[in-house]
Amino acid sequence: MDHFTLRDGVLHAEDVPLPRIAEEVGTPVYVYSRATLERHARVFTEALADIPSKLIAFAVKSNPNLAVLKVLQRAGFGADVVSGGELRRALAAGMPPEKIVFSGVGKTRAELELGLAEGIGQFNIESREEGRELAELAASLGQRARACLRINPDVDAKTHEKISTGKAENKFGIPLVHAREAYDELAALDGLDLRGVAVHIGSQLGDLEPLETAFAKVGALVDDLRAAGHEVTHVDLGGGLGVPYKAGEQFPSPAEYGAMVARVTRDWGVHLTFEPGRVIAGNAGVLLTRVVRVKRGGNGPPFVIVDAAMNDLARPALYGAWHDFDAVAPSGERMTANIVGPICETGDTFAQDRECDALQSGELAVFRTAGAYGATMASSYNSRGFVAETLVDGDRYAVVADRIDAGAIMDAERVPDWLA
Ligand SMILES: Cc1ncc(COP(=O)(O)O)c(C=O)c1O
Ligand SMILES: N[C@@H](CCCC[NH3+])C(=O)O
Repeated sequence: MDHFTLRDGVLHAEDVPLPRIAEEVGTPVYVYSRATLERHARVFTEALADIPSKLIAFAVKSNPNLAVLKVLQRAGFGADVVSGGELRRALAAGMPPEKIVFSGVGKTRAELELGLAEGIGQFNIESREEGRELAELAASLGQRARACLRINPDVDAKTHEKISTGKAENKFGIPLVHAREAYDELAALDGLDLRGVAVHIGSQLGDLEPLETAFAKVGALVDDLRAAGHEVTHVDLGGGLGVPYKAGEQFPSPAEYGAMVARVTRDWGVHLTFEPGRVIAGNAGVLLTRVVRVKRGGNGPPFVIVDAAMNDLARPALYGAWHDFDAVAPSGERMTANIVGPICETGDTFAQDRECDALQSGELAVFRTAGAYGATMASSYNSRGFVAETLVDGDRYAVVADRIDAGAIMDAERVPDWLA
């Protein structure tokens, strides 16, 4: 459920009519709802009420906007970060360092150093090589880095292949068969306080079964490690819970997920970390856009050309992802259309042969479920600049990221003297 609803024939974000934002800020623009973010945070937290010791670390990659992070920080969330930039954002939003988890297969030396300097709560190590490097850096600073070993359980998450992370052929984590050996080696290093294991098998999961299979493998590994004399106090179960992108689609609820986790982990006796992203932010945002013009199709339906493009919302072009597309002031009439952006490639298509609200030049529309992996994946392709972002709170809203136009981006470039 989200707070984007039709009222008096016009789509509102909470109590703000979307035409007001379009008028005042311009389009395309992302619109996030504070109330939705807070409700999702609450529902997810309540779903884990039976987990005695836990940290919910928001996956910053899904929406790194500072204002969004601030809302979640105030809801008690920490942060799961995957780069120095995300780490700085989490700190800037007031996340306490001990609530920050650093994931990622390619953390650089500088990023490991930054994490150590800031005293973050946990590094999720993805290889022996990374573990050795982190241990050496920490030891040279007289520290012991708190860490978990990310394992690759070889489980098919049954999601899009580009966002599946837990199969043997994926680059993530240490293969389960090598986990014991790697753990033995890394746990013995002075610079590491190796406390447990981490797992994350993919994103936009529509089925709890692969998660349960992966968690069961983690549970067996924890038993093995303990039998070998290791003290295992922490397990990080990652994120991945999917959300509906089409009206009417059914997904496992946070409560069902929480019940499964509670059941599977009941006897583990560990502190659990969760890294949800999409389930918190996805349905808390829309991309508001204006129709530039409607163009007659060749041998298919008309092209509804909107002023948003694949550089603003990459998911349809990248994964063939579906985003519901609705008029802001629907007339009740419907049409079948190809919904496209202005960018010079055919991939800049949001939807083909889509039945949608009838739209004309100048009218406003939204792509729904754009709060996660939306603005954060934007580029400036075609020198279109970076899209603006707004956050609604009741009957007020704020611009929480300025539009960066092509000129400002150009200011960061130069022609060297020897070419002038
Ligand atoms: C390590 C890690 N944690 C958490 C997430 C967040 O995933 P989601 O947005 O699907 O909850 C991801 C992305 O898939 C990830 O790679
Ligand atoms: N970018 C992906 C999700 C990737 C998750 C990253 N771990 C999407 O838009 O669906």
